Amino acid sequence: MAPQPSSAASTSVQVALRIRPTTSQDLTSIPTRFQRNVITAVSNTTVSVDATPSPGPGAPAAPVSSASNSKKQMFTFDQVHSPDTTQYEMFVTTAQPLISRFVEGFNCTILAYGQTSSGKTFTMTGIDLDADPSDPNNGMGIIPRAVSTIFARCRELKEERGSTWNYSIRGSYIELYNEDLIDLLAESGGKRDVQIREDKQGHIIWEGLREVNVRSATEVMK
Ligand SMILES: Nc1ncnc2c1ncn2[C@@H]1O[C@H](COP(=O)(O)OP(=O)(O)OP(=O)(O)O)[C@@H](O)[C@H]1O
Repeated sequence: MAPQPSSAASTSVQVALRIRPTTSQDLTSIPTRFQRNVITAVSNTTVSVDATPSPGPGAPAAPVSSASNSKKQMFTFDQVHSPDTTQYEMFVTTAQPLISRFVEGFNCTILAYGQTSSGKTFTMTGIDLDADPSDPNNGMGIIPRAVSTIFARCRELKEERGSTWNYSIRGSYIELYNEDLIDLLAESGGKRDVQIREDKQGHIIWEGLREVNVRSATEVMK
């Protein structure tokens, strides 16, 4: 899919909507009378949502297409990705453009948001985690592809700039569970609670968070 035209160039927050395909789990866990697609990508920035209520238990099935009852609403996003969008396309259109800015020192955040089972973990982490992150045909998600691209980009910069430029990469891994922040890389027996605060210049400080030096994408994903 080609990069999307959007307001991206002028705003710092962009929203990309991905519509998850129906899974075999949906077909067995959702009662047949509630199984229907309510959301359709009508362009690469717009979705249509069918807000017509499902029939209640025991109600006769609604006519397949009762236009008079249908309440369609349209919503617009910076990007809309239909159910056949691949993992690679998601990476190329969302995270990849941020990476050159990130390695130049800008702060970048990628956040997955959605109800349970909507595909956050699949999109961010994905499957085939031992595969080649540059292969567009596997199921690797945004995180392994982004980590590998960051290392590749830093290596390229180092070759271009030679001894005048150096880099080091550190990683942290934190879980927000209820109201608590937990350091998932804390040494065993070490302090796991993390406090978040802001200094006078407005920088966010994660107090007590362990940062680990990493030298390769494989090391990060371990
Ligand atoms: N784009 C997709 N293509 C194929 N299968 C998908 C896709 N997105 C999600 N799935 C499948 O749908 C199911 C739910 O996805 P996932 O676990 O990623 O949801 P989640 O938003 O992380 O849920 P939770 O908030 O409950 O952890 C999984 O079986 C996942 O493999």
